[in-house]
This record gives sequence, C-alpha cells and structure tokens, in this order.
Amino acid sequence: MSIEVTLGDEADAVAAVKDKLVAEGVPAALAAGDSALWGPQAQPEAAIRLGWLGLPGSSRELLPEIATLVERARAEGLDHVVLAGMGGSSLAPEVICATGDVPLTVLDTTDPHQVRRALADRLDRTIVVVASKSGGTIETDSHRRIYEQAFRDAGIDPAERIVVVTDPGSPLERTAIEAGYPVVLADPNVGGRYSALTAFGLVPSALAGADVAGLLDDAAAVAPLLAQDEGNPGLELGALLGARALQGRDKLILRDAPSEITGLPDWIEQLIAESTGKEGKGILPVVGAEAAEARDQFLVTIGPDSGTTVDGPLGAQFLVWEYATAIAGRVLGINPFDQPNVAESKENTTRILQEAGDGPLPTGTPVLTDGPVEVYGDLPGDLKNLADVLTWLLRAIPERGYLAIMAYLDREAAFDAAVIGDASFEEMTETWASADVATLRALLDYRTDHAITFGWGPRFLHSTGQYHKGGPEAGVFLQITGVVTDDVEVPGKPYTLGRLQLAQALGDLGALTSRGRPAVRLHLTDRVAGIRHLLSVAEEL
Ligand SMILES: O=P(O)(O)OC[C@H]1O[C@H](O)[C@H](O)[C@@H](O)[C@@H]1O
Repeated sequence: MSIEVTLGDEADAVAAVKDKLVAEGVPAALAAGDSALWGPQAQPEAAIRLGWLGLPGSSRELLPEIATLVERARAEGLDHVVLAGMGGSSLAPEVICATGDVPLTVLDTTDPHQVRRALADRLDRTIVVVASKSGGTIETDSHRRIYEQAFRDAGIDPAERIVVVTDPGSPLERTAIEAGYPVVLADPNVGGRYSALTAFGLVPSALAGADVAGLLDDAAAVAPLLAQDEGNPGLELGALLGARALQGRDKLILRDAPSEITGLPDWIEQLIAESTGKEGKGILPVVGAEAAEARDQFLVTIGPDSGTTVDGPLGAQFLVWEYATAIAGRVLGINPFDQPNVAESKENTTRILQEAGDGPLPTGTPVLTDGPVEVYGDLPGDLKNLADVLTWLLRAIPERGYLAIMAYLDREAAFDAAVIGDASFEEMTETWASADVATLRALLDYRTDHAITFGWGPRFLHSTGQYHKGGPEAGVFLQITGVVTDDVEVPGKPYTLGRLQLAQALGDLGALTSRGRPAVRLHLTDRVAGIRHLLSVAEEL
C-alpha cells in the first residue's frame, strides 16, 4: 500500500507552485541529494542533512543488530521500555508504538512527578533507551543519571538495562562505552527531526514490540515516487504547504482521522515548526484543534477523509512529510535543516541556574493571586483576577497571530483523576479531560478565531519553541508552572529536576519577553486545584 495526497478544493492554488518546482528540476535534484536546493547559505548544513532520503534502504542494515537487542531483552524478561529522549529522539517512536499498539513509556519531561511515576513503574522489568543525537541534551542526560542511580539503588547493574542511541563521536557515545552500555549508532547525515527511520525511531520501537521492518517496507514502497515530477506525493504536499504559507495561510491545523495511525500530528508538529519557523517566516502546526474558518488557517487530515488528506501507512507518511517539509523550505526560502533559535532558551536556562547558585530562582513576584493560581508578568494594572488575565491575553493576539499555551507539568497527572466504579468510557474521558490542563486549549478556542497551540514543557522547546522565537513575531504566550512536592535529585549535578524545569520555563520566558511579546506565567500553588480553577475560569469567560 502506498500513500495518497488528496488536495481537496485547493488543487488549483498548488499547481503553480508545483509547476515551478518541476520546471526548476527540483524533484530530480532532491532525489540526487543536491544540497544547493536551499541556497548557498544553507548548503553546508544541507550537505550533511540529506541522509533521510536513503533510509528505507540503508536502515535495513540495522535490523540484525536491533534483533539481537530485542532477543536479549526478551530473554531477560525486560518488557517495560522507557525511552529517554527529546524532540526528534522520541517523537517518532511514540507514534510508531501508539500505531503498533505496543506500550512505550516516553520520558521527554523534566517534571519530577512524571519522572517519579516512571521510576515507580516495574523497575525490575525496565529497559531504558537513552537517545540523543548530540549526546548533550540536558533532559536526556538527567534521565540517564537518574535511572543509573535507581538501578544501582535496586541492586541492578545499569549496564544490563541501559541501551544508548546516539551519533558517532558524541559525548554520550563516550559515556556509554565507558559504562559498558550497548550503543547503536545513528546516521550522522540525518537531522533529529528527520530521523524517524534511523536507529532513533527503530531501536526503542522494536524493543517495545513494533514491526520496524514493516515500517521500512512501507517507506521503501513510496521512495521511488519521490524522484518523479508527476505522481509524487511529497512534491504535492510540499507545494501545498509552501503555496498555502505564501498565501498567508500559515497555520496548519493537523487532524488525525480514524485510521491505523495514531498520533502522527505531534511528530509532524516538530518537523514543520523547527524546519520552517525562522527568519520571521514559517508554518505553525496546530494539533488538536477543530478546523477553523479563519483566513490564516488550513486543515490537513491524516487518514481517509474529505478535503485535504494524506492517507497511507506510517513508514510512507514519515518519508513523505520529510520530503514535503524540505520542499516547503525551498518555497519559503529558508534552510529547513537548522534550528537557529532553540539554543537561546537553553543558554538562558543554564545562566539562570548558574547565577542562582544555591539560592532561589529569579521568579519575580506575582502581580496577582487568584485562589491556587499566581500570575506573573508585565500586565496592565487594572487586571483583577484570572478571568481578566485570560481575556487580556486573548485580546492581545494580533491579526494573523496565535496564542501558545505551554504547560510545564506532569502530562500523565490527569489520569490520576478519580473515576467512579463502573464508569462508562465517556464518563472516564470526561473526568480525565476535566483534570487535564490541555483542555484549556479547547476552552479558549471557543473565545477566539485565532489559532491556539498547546505544548508540554520542556517537550515543545524542541519543537514549536523554534517557531515561537524564530517565526513571525505574532505570538502571545501563556506559561503554566506548578509547585513541586516530590522533587528528584539529578545525580552528579547541582540541580534537581524541579529546579531545572522552572529554570527552563524562566529561560524561555526571557527569550520571549526580550522580543517584546506578551507573555504571562501562571504558577499553580496546588496543581490539582489550580488546574480545576483555571479550567473553570476559562469555561466561564
Ligand atoms: O537528539 P538530541 O541531540 O538530544 O536533540 C533533541 C532535540 O533537541 C534539540 O534542541 C533540537 O531542537 C531538536 O531538533 C532535537 O530533536
């Protein structure tokens, strides 16, 4: 089965962009790995970032090595797979495993409560994949240290339980070799967000029980189409993304139709936001929203549906979206392989931690407190309560702008909400949604035609975070942080996870406010009550 891109009623608008790309010889040049397609400035980076085009074939070589790891884990009864990895090092396995209906615990958080939850879950049967291309990502380094300690404390040798995926020569490779961990090296000519079909996508997914050979087969089936001028789904989708952005429809609403694929929009979100959101340009992916009428938005559905759809198996989807993103980058005139603004928030975080030493972090003082919610930020003096703050934020969204909600909280916490005895599926969903801070997105959506995104911090920093800082300066930002009642030490480091998490929020806030963007931080002094209060205020707006 291959993949089909249906352009719906937008076919005409796309044709001109596609014809131009064909006239310029782009499909053939991209198939040949021509790194000059994005201009001379992008060429050095592009020259080492096009390896994803050949992965359906080259990644097959990894399968025997992966099979050995899987056999060893099975023989030892390790059936709880934890993946520590940020952005491109975890988003693809999350989709692969959700689609394959095999369990995978993803750690892409610094929330101490969420990490404690993972640590408390079947440690005796846990295998941890530590995945980082650069080998220097602070969250992943922290998770490795924390699990090493937890295994030792439980009398388990970490070398029996930790598998590393990284690029050749990274600091993580050195650490792993010294510690005696098995290492699977990834293709260094593939960037993180294009790495779904590399060792980053395949190793944790195979350990969790997904069919990774089938994934490569499905990608291989679509690969030859990507060299064609006609019947090339990647070219059509890329021309669509580029054409719509040029027309001012630069908010891409991504929807999952009921299909065999689960959760692909979250992966696409990183791919498109980080690849295109720079130099004041870009396409903002919006996940979880209803289709809106607004003039700056357009909807693409994954799976069979009416309108604009991309339908086909997951392996093919990965390749086609990567190709389309590279094409959209050319249409927009940006380098789709770098992420020039991601580092800024990371540097702010490091500086905040260093400057604070052992003292308190520079949170400032709340401008107002409404029940269990403190409000921080540069706000007009006449705002009296949380409802006023939310209304002010919504009104601050400019023409063609957006609101980004960023929650530095435990994304599993809502599942703790009590569900009474024999509750129906609908009742359980309702109980869960009413305890889930992500519900805020939908509640605020009713009040505005502007796009609203929701991201878990620090996960989104490796995804839409690039667009927030590098894309059009049209964002309004709402951070949510929460009290930490059960912190986790990071062995060998002077900070705890809770302190790191807050420093990440403050570091990103600094990057946003330095651009003059409206930005507010809500701090929940009681997480459960704070979320309940926030949602009830939003409901009544
Ligand atoms: O795989 P790593 O090197 O740990 O990187 C993980 C992620 O973090 C970085 O900040 C980049 O912005 C992402 O593109 C990348 O996927």
